Amino acid sequence: MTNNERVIDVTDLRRVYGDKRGSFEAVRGVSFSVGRGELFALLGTNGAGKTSTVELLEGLAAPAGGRVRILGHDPYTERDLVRPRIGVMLQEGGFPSELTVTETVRMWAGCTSGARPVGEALEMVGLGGRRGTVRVKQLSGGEKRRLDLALALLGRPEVLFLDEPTTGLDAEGRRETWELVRALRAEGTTVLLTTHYLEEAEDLADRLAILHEGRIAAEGRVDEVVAAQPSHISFELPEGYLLGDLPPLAPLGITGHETEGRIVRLRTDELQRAATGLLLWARDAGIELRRLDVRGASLEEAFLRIARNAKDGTEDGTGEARQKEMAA
Ligand SMILES: Nc1ncnc2c1ncn2[C@@H]1O[C@H](COP(=O)(O)OP(=O)(O)OP(=O)(O)O)[C@@H](O)[C@H]1O
Repeated sequence: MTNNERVIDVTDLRRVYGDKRGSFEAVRGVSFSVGRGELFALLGTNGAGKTSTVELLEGLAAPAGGRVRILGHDPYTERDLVRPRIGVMLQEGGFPSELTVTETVRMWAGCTSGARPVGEALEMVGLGGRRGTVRVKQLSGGEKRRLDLALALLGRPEVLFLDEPTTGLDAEGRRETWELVRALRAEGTTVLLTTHYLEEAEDLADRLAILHEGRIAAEGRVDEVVAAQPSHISFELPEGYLLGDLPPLAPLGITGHETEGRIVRLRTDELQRAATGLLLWARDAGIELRRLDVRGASLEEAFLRIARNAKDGTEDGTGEARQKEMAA
């Protein structure tokens, strides 16, 4: 990616929250780039630092360290240059609830140069039917998310920041938002998306990063991140058989195993080879492998492994580490 193509460019970004009682580093050296027209998803467990990172990219706060460039500019110190070219959908919009939907969009359009017509923005997000006298406070949670999105799209942004855009939407609303995001990207809009829905990232993202405790724990195209994870085979050990009666595991490409009662779980990076070897062994021995489950690696697996590491406290920056840090 050349400098010109890097619409979002983040290097060693840090964010520290602090008060009299102490300080906490929520973003701990995050680096990534997003090219023009790309959709980059930022995933992570609760409190991983997604919103803290995105707010720095939007220029809402100054980083404690590192560098952000949006369209070649510093979004905090060069806010005037960046703001008109980006669209921001925050987790909570917080517009006056007494205004009607149309008044809200009109008010926003008044502060936006080259704004789309109010009707067009509302139609884009499926709120065309809520024009007129409907007040913001009468909207459902999902409709309010759509209104947030309409406001983010008003200025025809080159870069769109979507912070959990489909939270609170029903399945149909989610699909409609995905369609819209896909269409915007097809027009060349660069999108940075944070989400808790893995299928959303899997479906939409060109590339993604999984944040954990303020650091990037995995990054790449969806297939790359998934390919780095093992696949699993599990089954019930047949009556009268012991684990040692299975064929040698290593030659089948099986890299690890564990048992829970009579259930055996095998880990492999070569699913086809391992499954074929195991099934041939069972056929030749005349055994039926009950409760057989063959599961390829998935984004969910990648995510859960990272979250599990957090629970085990196998990496620094765990909750305990945070408490110590705050108390220091
Ligand atoms: N204003 C603040 N003051 C102190 N700590 C904060 C503040 N805002 C966020 N944090 C802490 O920073 C860490 C990262 O929070 P952040 O909201 O960025 O995470 P997130 O990944 O967006 O979480 P979620 O998925 O729950 O929205 C958390 O431990 C959070 O408690």
